[in-house]
Amino acid sequence: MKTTITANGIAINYRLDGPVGAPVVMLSNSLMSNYTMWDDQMPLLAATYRVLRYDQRGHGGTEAPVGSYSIEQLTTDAVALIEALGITAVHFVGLSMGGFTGQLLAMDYPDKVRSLCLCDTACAMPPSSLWQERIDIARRDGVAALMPATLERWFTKKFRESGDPRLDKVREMILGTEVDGYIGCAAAIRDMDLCGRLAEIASPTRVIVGADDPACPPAYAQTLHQGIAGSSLVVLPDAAHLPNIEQTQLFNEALREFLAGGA
Ligand SMILES: O=C(O)CC1=CCC(=O)O1
Repeated sequence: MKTTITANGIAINYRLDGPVGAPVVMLSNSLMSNYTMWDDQMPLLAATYRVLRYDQRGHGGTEAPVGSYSIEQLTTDAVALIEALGITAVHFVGLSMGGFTGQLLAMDYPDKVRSLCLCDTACAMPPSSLWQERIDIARRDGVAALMPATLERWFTKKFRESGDPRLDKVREMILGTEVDGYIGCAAAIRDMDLCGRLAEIASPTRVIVGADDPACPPAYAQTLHQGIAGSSLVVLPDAAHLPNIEQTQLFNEALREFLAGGA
């Protein structure tokens, strides 16, 4: 289903589920995915919350302008979407790139953030040369060339070899990412460093990470946890970069408990 709204100068693809009038939980996707990456969280969340899912700039059904994007742009996209839908403030849940957006949202637009859940993310992802290499590969060979290494970062070997049917959907998501969208977002990640500003985050915050995440490892989550006053940290066993898919029950429980905490 494609529902778009023009905000921040681009068409943003989004979906609303759950009871009208309930507190809004906004879910923000990672690089090379789209809002369906949250499908396993929907039965839990939509029973209690109004859930706003959207595709970040360059991903899924959202427009993919040519050129480098910035983390500021990804953040003002989220702000513009919230405002265009007439929402006052959200419980923001972002995974990886979604977590970068969430951090800057909480820093620059604190009134829009009731709480913040940062999943498998970081305040910076050096070295910038790594992102430039990936950009060059995508430009030359397309996003398919990035798929094998991406799957290795996203899931443990055990899960990759499990034959879980959700892996096919994940492959489709990766292949469905427009090259311009990948390049634009990878440039935003290459150029991002929010580490010096973590103390500005005042929203109630939970940090979640897969114990075996090689992309945003637990050490990065520790940096977030230590830098954000009052935050809590949950490390999920037997999961890599996408624990919301690989360890759905544990991830959902960590999220449910946090959201129910009255944040
Ligand atoms: O795909 C990866 O390797 C890791 C990643 C960085 C930003 C993001 O969203 O995923």
